[in-house]
Amino acid sequence: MELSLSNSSSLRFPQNDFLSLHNYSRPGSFHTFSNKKLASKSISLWRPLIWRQPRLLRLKAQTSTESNASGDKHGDDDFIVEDVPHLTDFLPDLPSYTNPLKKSQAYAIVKKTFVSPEDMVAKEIIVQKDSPRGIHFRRAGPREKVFFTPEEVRACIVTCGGLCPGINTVIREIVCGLKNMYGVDDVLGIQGGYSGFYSKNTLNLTTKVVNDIHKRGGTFLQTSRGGHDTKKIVDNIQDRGINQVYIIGGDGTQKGAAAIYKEVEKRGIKVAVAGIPKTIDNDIAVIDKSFGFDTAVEEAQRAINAAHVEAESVQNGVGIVKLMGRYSGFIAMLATLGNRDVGF
Ligand SMILES: Nc1ncnc2c1ncn2[C@@H]1O[C@H](COP(=O)(O)OP(=O)(O)O)[C@@H](O)[C@H]1O
Ligand SMILES: O=P(O)(O)OC[C@H]1O[C@](O)(COP(=O)(O)O)[C@@H](O)[C@@H]1O
Repeated sequence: MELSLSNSSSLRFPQNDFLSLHNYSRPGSFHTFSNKKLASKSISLWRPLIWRQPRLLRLKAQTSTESNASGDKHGDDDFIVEDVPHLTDFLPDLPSYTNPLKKSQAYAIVKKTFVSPEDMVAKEIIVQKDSPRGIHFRRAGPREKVFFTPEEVRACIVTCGGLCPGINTVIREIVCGLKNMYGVDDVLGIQGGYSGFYSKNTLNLTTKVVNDIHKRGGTFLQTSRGGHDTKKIVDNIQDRGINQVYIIGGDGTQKGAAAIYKEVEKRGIKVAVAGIPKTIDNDIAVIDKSFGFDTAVEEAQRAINAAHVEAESVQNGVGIVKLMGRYSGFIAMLATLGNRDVGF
């Protein structure tokens, strides 16, 4: 079985690995887009998740005889992987190390701790027997091998764009995960979004500093829109000796993260860039639910309830509630459907 990259280099996957690709199901998706504007927005939103040109891996069955024997009409059809970039794409000789999780007591008893690099998640879960194999994404999760030693890591976290419930929880989990599970000591907080990279000050993020932040709303690191200057940001990353950048934000933020990654690749420096999708509006097409969305729906229902009480208390009363969401109607749709007090 051969996996060939669209740029004509090739990878070989053993047959069993190919079979295992199909054993991972993707959770159901309820995204529907009712107008063209939204549909085009949805595309621009999930692209950044696979920033850089997606490497399209095309999988072909080894021989047509094999596929015919299995009765699979699409035996020769493409198995497409929309891949994420990796440091080893431009630094192929990077040494790798055993994941520190292997030594963690909490993980030692878990049998399947690590995600295989060959694990894929299918874009479509509803298919027909004769459907082409279609698009797949690489599965996220801890790998057996990592490319940094704990001592060499200098990480930073930045939050950009609009607010969303749960951002502080994500910040806390990155800090605690890096420190307690991966043994990393040096984690910085960049304050006020991308423009915080130009400021002199950073926060030293310890587990003590982030201990209670998940109980607060907003972002502990503060956020902003605008102010993205790729070269200046990467200069700053280099000057500070940062080699892991965790970027929490929406579609605009992820475009910025993609630009940072491209600049890092151009400079050939060992800096990992991780984008964490944040949107209160739930308008990222390839994931089922973004963090913070449920809270937004619950809060929206409180506003609807209050308007309903007012409207019912007078003759011919009408309550109007305007909900957030810009081009995306998911908050309005779920709050309305869940509540049943809304006329539509
Ligand atoms: N195409 C882009 N290239 C680089 N940076 C961008 C791009 N679009 C937005 N950004 C930056 O991302 C940050 C957040 O973007 P914004 O669209 O306001 O919010 P969100 O990420 O929540 O959608 C801003 O600092 C902005 O400058
Ligand atoms: O105040 P603004 O800039 O119009 O932004 C409001 C929009 O920002 C959001 O809160 C979140 O948007 P982003 O996550 O894309 O930044 C939307 O729900 C809302 O419609």
